[in-house]
Amino acid sequence: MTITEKYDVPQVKNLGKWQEVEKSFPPLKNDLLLRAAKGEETERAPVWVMRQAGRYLPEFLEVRKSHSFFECCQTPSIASALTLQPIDRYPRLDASIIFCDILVVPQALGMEVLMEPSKGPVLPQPLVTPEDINRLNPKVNVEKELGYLFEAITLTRKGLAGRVPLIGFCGAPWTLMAYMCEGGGSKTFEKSKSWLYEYPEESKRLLRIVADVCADLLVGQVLAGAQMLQVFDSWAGELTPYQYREFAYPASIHISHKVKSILKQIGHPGVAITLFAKGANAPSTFKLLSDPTVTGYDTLGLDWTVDPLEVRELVGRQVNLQGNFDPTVLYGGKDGIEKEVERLSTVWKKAGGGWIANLGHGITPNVKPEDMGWFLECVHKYSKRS
Ligand SMILES: Cc1c2[nH]c(c1CCC(=O)O)Cc1[nH]c(c(CCC(=O)O)c1C)Cc1[nH]c(c(CCC(=O)O)c1C)Cc1[nH]c(c(C)c1CCC(=O)O)C2
Repeated sequence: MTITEKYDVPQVKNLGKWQEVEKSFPPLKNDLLLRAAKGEETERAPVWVMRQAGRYLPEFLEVRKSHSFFECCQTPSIASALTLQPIDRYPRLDASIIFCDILVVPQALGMEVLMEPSKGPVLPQPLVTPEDINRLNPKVNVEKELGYLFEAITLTRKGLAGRVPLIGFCGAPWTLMAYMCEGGGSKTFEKSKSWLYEYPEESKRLLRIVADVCADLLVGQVLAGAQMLQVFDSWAGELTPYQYREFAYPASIHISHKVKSILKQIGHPGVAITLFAKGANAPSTFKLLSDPTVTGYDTLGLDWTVDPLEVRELVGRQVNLQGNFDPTVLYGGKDGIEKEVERLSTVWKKAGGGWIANLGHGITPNVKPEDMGWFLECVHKYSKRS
């Protein structure tokens, strides 16, 4: 990526000492993920699962009995222990992802976010009109607001002891804006999408404010030890292809450009970044996202509704792909899982290029832990290149 623009470097604690921090970690023993993210056709596909630390694991539920969700995120020792749970249970995982949530960014911007047991996230005071943007913190200090996440990352790198790389993440601006305007999850997205029609310029301003905090947060995560990054745009599929290009895309590439530019400015070698724009499956959108030298995204995460061969044809070979098993395959029983992993692995190998095996969305709460283990086993077996 050619970087021309300069950005303000966030004043995070590790800024002057990230090399020292990096040197304090044990060497990485499994670099399959990092190689696939550089476009290598690896000997087998690295595999990890979105939301791999969470509600389907009895050891997670045990911790949650005595700690609230955000207490888990904000206490580095707990966040780190939860991140390590799936790694300890499944030696077949090739990556870890730090335990946290995308909604810590609205919190850092000054919004209250509650996690309600049966409802999921609730933001009691959503943004209703553009004047409400003035309620947001004008200048977020990510070290002060979200330093707990950086600490959790450093602690986790030690706990991983080089077993697998650690992924840092944030939500994409559009998905975060949707939560901030809806006040929680939504089926219709009528509040957030009406912003795009009624207040297009103010929507862009809001998206930019969110993107700036996301970028600072990702830089802080890398300097604390994150070895790869992912941006989750879970609600990208709610947008028309035009809205994706006009609103979501510029804000998402502001993040990747700012992160890569800042890392370069401070002499850091940089990390690969994945964009998971769920449901943004128009051919024109794939074309828009096909060149990492333009977008700053090295890998695209695919949901389960697309065919990897068709996507590969649209995007060419420059970008790497991640995905895209249907999350409900995990309810398909041992034989069902095996057959589907065998079938789709053949398609992926034919598609060629860098492939990171994953589900097409997060793992769901009722999956039996042993079925997740079997899924990983099958990916190891069938993704092998002969
Ligand atoms: C949209 C979104 C959120 N959070 C996230 C997204 C993007 C990914 C996606 O689309 O699934 C991202 C996320 N949330 C969580 C992680 C941890 C890392 C991982 O294991 O992947 C990650 C990467 C933990 C979590 N985030 C949440 C839980 C469950 C909370 C609990 O214990 O009650 C976990 C483990 C809560 C959460 N957080 C969010 C929702 C809608 C919910 C409620 C639904 C649910 O429970 O899954 C917002």
